[in-house]
Amino acid sequence: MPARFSTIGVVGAGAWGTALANAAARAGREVVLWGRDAEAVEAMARSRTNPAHLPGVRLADSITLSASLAALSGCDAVLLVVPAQASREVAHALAPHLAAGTPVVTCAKGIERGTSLFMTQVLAEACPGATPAILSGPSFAADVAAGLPTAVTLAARDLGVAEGLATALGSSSFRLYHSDDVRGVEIGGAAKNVLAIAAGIVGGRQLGASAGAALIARGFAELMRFGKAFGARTETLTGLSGLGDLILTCSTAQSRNYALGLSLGRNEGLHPTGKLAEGALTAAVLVAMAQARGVDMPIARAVEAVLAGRSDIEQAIGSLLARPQKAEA
Ligand SMILES: NC(=O)C1=CN([C@@H]2O[C@H](COP(=O)(O)OP(=O)(O)OC[C@H]3O[C@@H](n4cnc5c(N)ncnc54)[C@H](O)[C@@H]3O)[C@@H](O)[C@H]2O)C=CC1
Ligand SMILES: O=C(CO)COP(=O)(O)O
Repeated sequence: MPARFSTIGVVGAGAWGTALANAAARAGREVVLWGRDAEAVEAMARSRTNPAHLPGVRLADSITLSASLAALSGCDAVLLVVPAQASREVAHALAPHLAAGTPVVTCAKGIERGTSLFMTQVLAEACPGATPAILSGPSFAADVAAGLPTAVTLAARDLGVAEGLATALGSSSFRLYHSDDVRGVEIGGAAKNVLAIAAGIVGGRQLGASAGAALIARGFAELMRFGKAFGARTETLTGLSGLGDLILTCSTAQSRNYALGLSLGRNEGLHPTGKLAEGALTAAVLVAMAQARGVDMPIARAVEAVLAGRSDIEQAIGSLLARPQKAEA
């Protein structure tokens, strides 16, 4: 039986878009990879590499490159892989090129500033004819591109759509679990990036492995409280896209969010790599949404205060350690 989604569009030729394009090609799909910079796209098509975002990885032969969104018009499903804050603009430009009902899978991890909307809500507004879905979980682009074993969650409101997409994109090395808890999946990815900055600060201050583990556990308690307040299911928050991604991103400087925290913890400043760190862009909106619903998120609040320059690292750590003792749960 032919795959239900045989041609996959990937919108965004950064690290994650390029890795996902290769993963879809590995799964046997025809792939159209779109990038906004025509010159860079042309160079990628010639060299079959993406040296700016994913050096050392060869693009699969079944990937066609284009800088025109019209090239996506024949796609059975599209992965939207641009930063969270650019997703509305790009989804809006994409909308006229898609057949009604085409699944658009957001792969960004964040919450839109200004509107406080989760990524599939942004999609529903900007691309109203599409079927929104989300892909998220513990998966560094470099690992996926190298074919190392990874597992993520793909959620859509219609479980059959999620399952079909997971089947179309998955392979033995890139395993996709399907879900209909869209909200749970998008909350995990957005919140863990903010908490990973705190984990990086703990690392940069050399507070020890015990403190690092405590930070992950107490950060997870915050992620759970926030998720439940916004309608996520517990089993999603404890799964790949919640706890799984929190552990990954809080554990290694390979994470750009952790690396940002590391730099802050070492007093080396806010822009260590010049690379995208979504947590820095999500922190304020996450904290504001938590406050509006009465959800206590002291670690996320401390990160936000440091990023906004209202607190230095010592004050932030001091305020967390000075919190009154309380029951764990
Ligand atoms: N790199 C990774 O390992 C993973 C990244 N993600 C998520 O994927 C999203 C994208 O991240 P990366 O690809 O890593 O970032 P990146 O910085 O490598 O690439 C971002 C791409 O988006 C493009 N872009 C930025 N603004 C744009 C706009 N206004 N219009 C059109 N294109 C625009 C850039 O030109 C670039 O090609 C983020 O939300 C990130 O959290 C999720 C899982 C893994
Ligand atoms: O989301 C990721 C891994 O799952 C990538 O993390 P960073 O954006 O912190 O590099």
